[in-house]
Parts: sequence; structure tokens; C-alpha cells
Amino acid sequence: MPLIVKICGLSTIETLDAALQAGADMVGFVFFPPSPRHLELPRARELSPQVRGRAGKVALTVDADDATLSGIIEAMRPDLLQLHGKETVARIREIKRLFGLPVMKAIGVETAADLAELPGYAAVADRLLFDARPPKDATRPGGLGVPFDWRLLENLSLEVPFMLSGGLAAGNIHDAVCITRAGGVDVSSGVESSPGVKDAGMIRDFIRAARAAETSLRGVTSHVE
Ligand SMILES: O=C(O)c1ccccc1N[C@@H]1O[C@H](COP(=O)(O)O)[C@@H](O)[C@H]1O
Repeated sequence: MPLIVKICGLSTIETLDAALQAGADMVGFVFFPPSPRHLELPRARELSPQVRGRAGKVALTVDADDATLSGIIEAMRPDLLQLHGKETVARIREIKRLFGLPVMKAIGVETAADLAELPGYAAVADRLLFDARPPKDATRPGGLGVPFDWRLLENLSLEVPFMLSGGLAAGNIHDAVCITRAGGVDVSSGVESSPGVKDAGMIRDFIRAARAAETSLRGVTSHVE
């Protein structure tokens, strides 16, 4: 399966275009007011048609209530909901029942103990996303540009596809993909010149580096087989 590359936290026509032109498979929009990448609904409505089937549209929320989710879905018709808060298995089941959209649940990882909750989430989510567990005093649960120990995911066997995030950048994506064998990668801070300000050149570099990592990993595995 080709590596899925997701560029998250897009908020301008120019950088969204850069991500799409460079071949991003998914583009993410953040709906979480404390984030420097937060989008208001009118802006989401404006950007959404630009994606027009060129990539999967992902709406990122953090413990959003039904009314908030409903407004976001009406405004941008996402293909996937990224749930990046403390949503329980029961809440995910309810969101799927209410809105009929696939869900990617983010799991914060710092130690092996953080993987204990995986079976429950894997049973209900369509995808999992492993991100660095945020510090207790963080103002947001992700988008902090901090990696975790990828070796914790080595030899992970899951029934659902999983993606990797947390401090990824063009310079470390090769190691990240080779160690975790993730089916997808998700970046926000690593393609920004400052928090919330995406850089078209960094987006292109990241996607190029992710594709190169994918090619080199394929070479290794086909050699071993
Ligand atoms: O991007 C944000 O501001 C954000 C806010 C709240 C929850 C998640 C957020 N972003 C996601 O966090 C990870 C890691 O991002 P980074 O590359 O380390 O900055 C990624 O999945 C983003 O989608």
C-alpha cells in the first residue's frame, strides 16, 4: 500500500495549493480555537472546494460536541474526522452513528503503557494516529512539533491502518517510516516557518522526502522477501 501523506493545519489558498500540487493524499483543517491553526467555518467553507477530489479532506477536532461537529461537516463535507482529544470508545461509536463518517482516533504515546488502550480503539476507529503524548500543561493536545520514541511502534500488529505524527519533518521522515512501518504520516509544525504559518517550500520538501522514504523502504522489504 502506498504511504499516505497528510499535511495538517492548512489555512491559506496558497499553501493548500502547494500541498495538493505536491501530491498530498490528505489535507487537514484544524477546528480547535486554542490552536494557531484554528479555522473559522466561513474560511473552511471557502477553502474546501479547492480540494475538490484531489485529496482526502480531514477535519481535526478535540472533544467536540455534536453541534460543533455538525457545523463543521455542513461547512466542509470532510472525508474523515480526526478526533484528537480524549474521546472514549463509546463517544467514537456515537459520532460514527450520528454522522456516518470514517474516524481517525489520535493516541498520545510516551511509553509502552500508552498502547494498552489500543484494542478498544482499534475495534471502533477506521484508522489510528500515533502522536506524541502532550505535556500536562500543553495548551493543545497536538501540533506541538515534538516526536516520541518511534521504537515503541516497532513490530506493532494492528487490524486497522495507522498513521504516525509528532515532530515529523523532511529531515527525520526516513527514519520514522523505516522504524514504524506506518501506513501514513501526518505533519504540521515540520512544514511551518513559525507556529501556524505554513511554508510552501517545506511542504514540497516534506512530501518529496516521504516519497523517497517509501521507495527506500520498499526496496528493503522486496529484497528481504
Ligand atoms: O495542529 C494543531 O494545532 C493541533 C491542535 C490540536 C490537536 C492536534 C493538532 N495537530 C495534530 O498534531 C499532530 C502533530 O503535529 P506536529 O507535526 O507535531 O505539529 C498532527 O497529527 C496534527 O494533525
